[in-house]
Amino acid sequence: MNAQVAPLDDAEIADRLIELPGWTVEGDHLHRRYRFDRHFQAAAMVVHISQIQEELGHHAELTLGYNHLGVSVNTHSVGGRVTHLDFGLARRVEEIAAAHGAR
Ligand SMILES: C[C@H](O)[C@H](O)[C@H]1CNC2=NC(N)=NC(=O)C2=N1
Repeated sequence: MNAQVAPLDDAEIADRLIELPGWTVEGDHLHRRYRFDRHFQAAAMVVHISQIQEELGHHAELTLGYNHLGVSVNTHSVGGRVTHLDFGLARRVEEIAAAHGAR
């Protein structure tokens, strides 16, 4: 386990979720499902998220549908638990979402 990354406890997760409307913790993943008017908007957002993920060195599972995109992330290096790294990625995804027409 990476000594600098610890799983968040339930209270820490609840605190951080307040600042991320639409995001939930489902099982051991931080998750949000975005909807779009058009498929290509969702596909373009996947590319943009990939760029952010490479920058952060942290990667979500992205599920591309016709007009929706699922973003689901936890931290593999601590055994698949939710850490501050997951919330960091979620905040970056939120920052670009509106410009992609995600809602
Ligand atoms: C070396 C590289 O940074 C690591 O393997 C990163 C890559 N992306 C990652 N993504 C996620 N979600 N969890 C990790 O522990 C992780 N580790």
